[in-house]
Amino acid sequence: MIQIRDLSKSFGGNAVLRNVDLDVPEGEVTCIIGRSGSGKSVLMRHIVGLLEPDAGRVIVDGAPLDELTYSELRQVRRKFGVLFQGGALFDSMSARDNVEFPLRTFTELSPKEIRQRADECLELVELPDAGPKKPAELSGGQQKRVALARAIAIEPKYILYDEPTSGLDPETSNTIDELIHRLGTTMGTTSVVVTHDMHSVLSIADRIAFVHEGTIPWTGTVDDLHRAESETLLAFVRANEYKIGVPSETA
Ligand SMILES: Nc1ncnc2c1ncn2[C@@H]1O[C@H](COP(=O)(O)OP(=O)(O)OP(=O)(O)O)[C@@H](O)[C@H]1O
Repeated sequence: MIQIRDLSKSFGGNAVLRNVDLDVPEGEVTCIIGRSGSGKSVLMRHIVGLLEPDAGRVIVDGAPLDELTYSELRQVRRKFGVLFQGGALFDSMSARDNVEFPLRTFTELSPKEIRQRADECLELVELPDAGPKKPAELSGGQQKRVALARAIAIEPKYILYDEPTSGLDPETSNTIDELIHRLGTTMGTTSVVVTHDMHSVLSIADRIAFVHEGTIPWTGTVDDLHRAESETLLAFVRANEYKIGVPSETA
């Protein structure tokens, strides 16, 4: 379980996160929603220890990140797969080499086992033939799926996704959503998904955290969202073209 406690972060006098508390339960999909610039990505980077808070802490499976030695922090980081915005694949490497990279870096697997695992992951994201291709030869949606294959290669306990469906057509977005959901049910993966995409939220979220001006004024389930009264939350949801009260297609 990931626990965020009273976390604050400023950049040059700009208070981006203020006294944030959040629990991410195991085996669930937690969606972090909120307007552009509200602090979602900064929050996500704290979860994986890429940013240090000014105050407060992140606790992963009982381990407060701020109290860990460098090698302990490395151990905790191995529990995470991260899918950054844009995929961030290595352009000069083939899709398979991209997926093999974390396996070579973080595991003791033999070259044969590494290749097998990379092929398994590419199959899981429904790109069994993409292995030899360079990222430039793949579409944006395919690149995201290769990045997802890379993120899941070492079977992380937690996967963090930053805008996994942004810039994708609805069909490809649905494929990504299905994959995120399937990883939870088949591998018990805990997912944290930063997104603006309310359609995606409605199909995959077990829990939603609404970030507003660096705070989290609302958390709840999709059902709770239908009953929510927070004006700032409703304004965000309406702006994202989902009408509360309309039964969701995915319910
Ligand atoms: N390294 C940094 N240095 C200075 N300011 C930063 C840094 N990282 C983020 N910020 C600022 O923090 C604020 C929140 O950024 P963040 O990327 O978390 O927003 P977001 O909610 O993820 O937005 P979006 O939905 O557009 O991705 C922004 O004002 C941003 O400029």
